[in-house]
Amino acid sequence: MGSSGFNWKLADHPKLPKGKTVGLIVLDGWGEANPDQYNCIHVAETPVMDSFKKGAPERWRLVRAHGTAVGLPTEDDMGNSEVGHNALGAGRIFAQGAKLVDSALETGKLYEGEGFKYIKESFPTNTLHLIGLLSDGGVHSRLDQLLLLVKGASERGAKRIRVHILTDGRDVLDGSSVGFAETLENYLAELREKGVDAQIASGGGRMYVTMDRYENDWGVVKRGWDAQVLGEAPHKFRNAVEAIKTLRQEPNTSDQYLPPFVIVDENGKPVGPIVDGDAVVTFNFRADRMVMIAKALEYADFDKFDRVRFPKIRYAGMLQYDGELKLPSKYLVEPPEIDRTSGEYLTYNGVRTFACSETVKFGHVTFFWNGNRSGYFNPQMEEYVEIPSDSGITFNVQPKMKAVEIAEKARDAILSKKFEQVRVNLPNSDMVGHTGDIDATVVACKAADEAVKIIIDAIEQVGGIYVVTADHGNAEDMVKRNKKGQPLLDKNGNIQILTSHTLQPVPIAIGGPGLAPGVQFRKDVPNGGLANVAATVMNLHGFEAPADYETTLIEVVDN
Ligand SMILES: O=C(O)[C@@H](CO)OP(=O)(O)O
Ligand SMILES: [Mn+2]
Ligand SMILES: [Mn+2]
Repeated sequence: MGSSGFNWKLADHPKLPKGKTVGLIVLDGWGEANPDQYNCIHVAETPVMDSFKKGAPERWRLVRAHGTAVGLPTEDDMGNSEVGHNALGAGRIFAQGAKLVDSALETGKLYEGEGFKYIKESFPTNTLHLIGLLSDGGVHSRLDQLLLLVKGASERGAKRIRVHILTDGRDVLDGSSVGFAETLENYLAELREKGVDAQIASGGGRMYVTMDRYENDWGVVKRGWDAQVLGEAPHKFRNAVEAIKTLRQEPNTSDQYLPPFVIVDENGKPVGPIVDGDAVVTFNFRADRMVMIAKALEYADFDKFDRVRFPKIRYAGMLQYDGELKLPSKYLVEPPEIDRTSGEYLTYNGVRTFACSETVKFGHVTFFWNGNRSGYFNPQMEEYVEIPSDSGITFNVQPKMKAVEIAEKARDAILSKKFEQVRVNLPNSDMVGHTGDIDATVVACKAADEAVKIIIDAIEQVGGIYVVTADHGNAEDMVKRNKKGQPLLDKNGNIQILTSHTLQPVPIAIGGPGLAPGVQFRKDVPNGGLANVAATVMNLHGFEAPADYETTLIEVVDN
């Protein structure tokens, strides 16, 4: 029994034994697509993943990893790590941030909540600042939501609005930030005509400014702080569109990596530093890349970098980003309540768990897996290991990343026999896929495949079971295509590189000497998605899943 009196006990699976070591591998950004030269997984040598597919058709299948299968608003929404790992860990489909914000804006509920009332108190005397990712990618934020929020706030008394933009190029095509900035700029110009003093105040590329995650590099957040709060940056411009166009011409830059800039007035003074009494909203709905800036904006006690000035502001997140830390304390939209995750159940049922990735994906197999909750459920039953990621580089420079190190940690955990579940995320295909560097992504896919081998060899040795899957697609398609699937060319006749995730399904393979002979994928769950994996894994640990979990993908047939 849990402290609330809720019964965490899972029923025994009628046929499957307990106590097997289950190696659970998530390949980040590894989807299934037609084989051609832009499918880096196809081009790469991936004998291990290939052998699953060819070797045992009843133990390999595809699952859905995008759109409504993972709680996103539409089938046009590509998958992402947050919703993917949430679904994998929680075993149910929750309406996710993107969808919750849509409906809170549509119904107007957003403006009736505590969070909005809190920031609104600043409107009569002070500035409202909005900080977030400027694109229509729908992974972290959406431009249409930002525009609606700006409109709603101005209709409710915000007289001075400053937007601090982060350019994307990772969930959308590189170069598209110019168009998004123009759309925003035009909208703010309309507001100015109506007497609202609304402007873009600062900017920078998401991977270089503000949107770091899992404390990989506080310097990223500091660069944002300096521009957004202090109004200081190496580059100063009179408007954001000009800033982006100019800075994109510098060598080695891109929307993702644009250096920070501030917008200044005719006297060279920054138009929107954040000062005492102002209201601040971080308008991304997705959690991981907002936690660090939320800490900087909210915590009085803070030693990650010198903030120089810590203004007394009214701060709210679009959502609450961390349910355990209750961070930020004020927010505009209730986050999905992802409760009773498989990780929590399994700790109550005696399954000891080891989870590991490198920094850039560490929270994926811990925080996201556990329903956007940091920390352990039960430190006696769990061990989470983070391998430090390289920082300050783009991952096409080191496409092997820490795959071997992660796999070796997993191997050691498996061989130690101290854990029944050993869970990892292998980041390569995703992180390198996002750079748009096709050759490096091929190397990345091979490295991930080699890491899988290390882990399944260890599973082999202890008589365990493996489950290999992915959270969404990325490296299997590196080019933007037309409706017929043909690569699209830009005006210079070059292919348009796709740095983003995809709408593709992902593979799931099960096997290993510990897998009971009659276990196979059911044929009656043709639309299975990532949320079906948790029940499947619970079965492999010898338990029935809770009744409200999405159904298991496996059955046990008598041979
Ligand atoms: O890097 C990220 O933040 C996203 C893409 O925006 O990728 P992933 O969902 O795989 O973490
Ligand atoms: Mn991912
Ligand atoms: Mn990604």
